[in-house]
Order: sequence, then C-alpha cells, then structure tokens
Amino acid sequence: MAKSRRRTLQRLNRIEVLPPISPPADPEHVRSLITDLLKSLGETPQRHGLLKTPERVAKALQFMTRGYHQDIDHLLNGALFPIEYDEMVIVKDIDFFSMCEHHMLPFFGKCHVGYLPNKKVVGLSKIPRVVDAFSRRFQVQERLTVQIAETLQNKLNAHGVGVVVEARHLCMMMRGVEKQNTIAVTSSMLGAFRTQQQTRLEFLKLIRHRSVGDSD
Ligand SMILES: Nc1nc2c(ncn2[C@@H]2O[C@H](COP(=O)(O)OP(=O)(O)OP(=O)(O)O)[C@@H](O)[C@H]2O)c(=O)[nH]1
Ligand SMILES: [Zn+2]
Repeated sequence: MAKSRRRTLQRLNRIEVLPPISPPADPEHVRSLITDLLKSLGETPQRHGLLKTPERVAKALQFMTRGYHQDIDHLLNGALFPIEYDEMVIVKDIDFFSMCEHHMLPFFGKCHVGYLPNKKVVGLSKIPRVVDAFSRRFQVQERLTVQIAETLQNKLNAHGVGVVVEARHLCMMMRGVEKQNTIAVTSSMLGAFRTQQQTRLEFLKLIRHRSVGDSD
C-alpha cells in the first residue's frame, strides 16, 4: 500500500477511534467515591470543613471532564460558511485546561490553530470550542494536539491544518520531577502545513507575532 494512503487510513482510523459520547456521570455515585477517597487518604469526611467537599468535587470533576459529553458535529454544524477566502486563518493564544491521564492532575497552557480554507471557513469561536471539547477530558498532550488538528482537517476539508500546544503539567511541577518552569510543546501539521515548508513557517511566524491588545 502506498505510504501516503497508509498514512491517510491511519489518520481516519484515529478519528474513528475517538471515544463515543458518554452520558454524564451519576453525581451521587461520584460523591460517595470522593467520600471513600477522603477516608482512604486519612481524612474524616464527617468533619465540618469537608461536609460539602464530595459534592463540590463531583461538580468540579463533571465540569472539568465535560468534553466526554460534547458532540463535535453538533458543535460545528451551522457554523461552516461557504466563503471564498484562501489565505491562512489563525486563532492563537487559546487558553485551555486539561487533566493528565496518568496522574489526573491538570495541565494547561495555550493552543494555536491555523488552517488553509478550502471553499469554506468555520465560525472563529468554534475553534476554541473544539479545543475545549478535547481538553476537558483525561488526556496526554500529544493526543490532544492531534485530535484538534485531525478533527478540523476532517470537518473543514481544509488544504491544511496546523496546531501547536504549549503547556505546563502540574504532575511535573508539584510532584515527581518537580520542575517549575518547564513547558511541553507539541504540534500537529497536516496537509499543506506538513508538505509546504513556507506554509508551516508562515504559521509558526504568525503565532509568535505580537497580537493586537498585547501590552508592551
Ligand atoms: N508524553 C506525555 N507524557 C506525559 C503527559 N503527561 C504526563 N506525562 C508523563 O507520563 C509519565 C508517566 O511515567 P511513570 O514512570 O509511569 O509515572 P511516574 O512514576 O509518576 O513518573 P514521574 O512523573 O517521572 O514521577 C511521566 O513521565 C509524566 O511526565 C503527556 O501529556 N504526554
Ligand atoms: Zn501526569
């Protein structure tokens, strides 16, 4: 099989193996698990300060993992516009928060997205929404990066997509190797962003460029 076809199939496969949309967790069950967790860690869940903690944690976890219940098609449908614009579109400095799947601790930072439209553009706000849908889950940074890029490529049928994610991982800061200033950078370059060096360089230059509204 030709190399490029194998690569395309691998890409499609990765999209197809996205976890299905799951129903929201039962809050009562999560609350009791948190109570047990507190007990196991040596706490007394009945003491005053902890009485509402399981409920608060259940709510917080539900919020921080809401990506599992988001339908990307639904999210993008209605915001794909047939517009003749064939220059690069970039939405950069998108703040995100995710949770590392190894330690269930946050990793967070910025995501930069660029694409070369092919007869249609997507509503600008939908790009951060896609970033949120994939980051609000238990993740590794590499998979997050690829899922954002491949979803946009797939849904927009773009000439190319580039995604760069820069993040700090609390599992490397507050435990483990304890490095406070380390930033992990990942990227996924598809289509023209992979095959044309000039396109990739333009994207990388523009995401480094100082933005409107930035202070001096
Ligand atoms: N590639 C990748 N690794 C990650 C990510 N988040 C956390 N990790 C790493 O996952 C690895 C898990 O390694 P293990 O040796 O199984 O776990 P550990 O003993 O807790 O590792 P330390 O963090 O080194 O203490 C660590 O090296 C983490 O830094 C991520 O998004 N991408
Ligand atoms: Zn981790």
